Amino acid sequence: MTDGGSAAGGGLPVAGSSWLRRAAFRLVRLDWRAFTAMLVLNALASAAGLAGPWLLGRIIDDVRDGAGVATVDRLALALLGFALAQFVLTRHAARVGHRFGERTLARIREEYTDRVLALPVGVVERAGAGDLTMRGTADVAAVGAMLRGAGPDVLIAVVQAAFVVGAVVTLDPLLGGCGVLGLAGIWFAARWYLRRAVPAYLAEGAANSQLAEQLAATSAGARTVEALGLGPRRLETCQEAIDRCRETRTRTLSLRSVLFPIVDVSYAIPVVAVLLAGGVLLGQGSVSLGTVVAAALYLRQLSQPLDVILLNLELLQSSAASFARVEGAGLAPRADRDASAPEPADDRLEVSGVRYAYDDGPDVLHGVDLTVRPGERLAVVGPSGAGKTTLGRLLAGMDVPRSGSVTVGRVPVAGLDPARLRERVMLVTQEHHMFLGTVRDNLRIAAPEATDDEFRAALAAVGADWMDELPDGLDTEPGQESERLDGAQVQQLALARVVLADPHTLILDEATAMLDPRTARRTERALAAVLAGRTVIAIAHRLQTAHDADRVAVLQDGRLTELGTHDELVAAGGTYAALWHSWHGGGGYA
Ligand SMILES: Nc1ncnc2c1ncn2[C@@H]1O[C@H](COP(=O)(O)OP(=O)(O)OP(=O)(O)O)[C@@H](O)[C@H]1O
Repeated sequence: MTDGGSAAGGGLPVAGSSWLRRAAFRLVRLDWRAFTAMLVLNALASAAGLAGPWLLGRIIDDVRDGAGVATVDRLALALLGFALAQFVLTRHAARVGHRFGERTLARIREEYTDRVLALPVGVVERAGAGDLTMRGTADVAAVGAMLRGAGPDVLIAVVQAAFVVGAVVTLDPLLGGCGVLGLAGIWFAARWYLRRAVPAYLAEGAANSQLAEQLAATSAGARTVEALGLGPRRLETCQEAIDRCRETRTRTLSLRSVLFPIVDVSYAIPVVAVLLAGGVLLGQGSVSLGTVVAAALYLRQLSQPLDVILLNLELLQSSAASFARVEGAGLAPRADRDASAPEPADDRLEVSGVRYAYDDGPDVLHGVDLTVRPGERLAVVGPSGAGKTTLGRLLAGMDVPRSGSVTVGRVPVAGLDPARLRERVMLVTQEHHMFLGTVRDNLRIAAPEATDDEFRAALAAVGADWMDELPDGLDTEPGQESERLDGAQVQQLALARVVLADPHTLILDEATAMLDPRTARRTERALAAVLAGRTVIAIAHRLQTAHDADRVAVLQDGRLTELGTHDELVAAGGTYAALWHSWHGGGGYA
């Protein structure tokens, strides 16, 4: 793990130790009153706990010096009083601690959600639903478990241990020194464990995410897997992910199986050291029996907070790894959307000197310049892999160019906040999505303020006449089994969203190319209604689209090689003309 953070492949980064420290301090600062109260109450509870062994030592020494029952009763009563005070203070400290934990967890959850929502679409796509979900659920839950339990418990234990060590050293520095030296074994065992545990738990978290990713991808693409007979391959991949989970889990378990036996044996060492040294000092008459007993009891008492610390080390380690993954979302590049960005001057889309590369890969666009005139229909054609879809995503503000600019009315499209961008430019693809919720919820995404009448008008505009047959109208939840919508209906719903958002420019990634003919016909009718009166940039997989367009842009190997009307390009006799002739002659077009 680096200091700032690290990312694996296209995945989200993982925060480094310095980032985590800063994040933890920031969270504590935000609720510093509760945090301080927790510390003070725990310190008081620990101080009350120290009275027990000291009073017992006093009882022994006083009885040896011939004190009567009354003295013992008085000391025993004091012992009970301190035990009660410790109980009350500990409970109160735990309550304050839990409240602090819950509030902090809520902050972490909210920040994670905000950060994920601020990620550029491209980053979200490449990170994968499995990783994002895992971080937002299992990882946040692990951090929550730490804040609710392990965190406060360890904090209390550290305060207690510090007080106990302080007390034993104050009681008799020589005896205290022997006891502290006896703790060295635990110290070395804990260091050995911690060094190995952090990478081991990070590897375990990554393996769990990978497994979730594979399972999510397999279930999401179940039909494709079945149709193409990919079952055995998917099983093999999932099996590999499961094996990796098992390996990483075995590693963390084996680390614990070394740590705990060593620690159990090590607890006896400081007590034995104090008793041996105490025997010698007692013989010399430099300490009393009560002091030796009190020191031995203190060191015995030390095993309790140390146990809490060590037992929770695993949880602390795994939750630190989880926290690093949750915080990692803050290290990913943000979609620099700015609500205060200037209003675009007009509807002109301008692509200027655009270069783009996916992650750390080579450039797939090499300096593209293009101006789209308001109201025109521009078809973008070119061989498979030429960069058409990439250009479409840049025009829609879904990705940001590596260099150069994509602007609408002289304002970078990717800088506009989603609500304003949606009013200007929208991308329509074949991937349509049905969100959980009612038909109204699905439409409201595009126009939060629209009325039911406007929703119905938008559905009517795209020919969604099936709407009238839905049992609860706009309140129907199409996700339910009985109300499942077919591909064309979901596509119509997506197009109704476009009507509601009413953008001046549509980028069409050949929305009907891969649909079955019946669905395509219905969708095309709906699409025609949506396209009317707008600027349209069609990423054309069929040359008929190019033929019908006002202008055609030819993209080859990430470069714009030809631009003009269909007739001009055919007359020019270049690549487009060759494509056109071969398609027209029945040769087809990718
Ligand atoms: N998510 C991605 N990660 C990495 N490389 C990508 C990604 N998407 C596309 N590419 C690469 O970028 C280049 C341009 O791809 P793009 O999909 O934009 O081409 P295209 O012209 O739309 O192709 P097609 O007609 O097949 O859809 C190709 O070399 C492709 O392999």
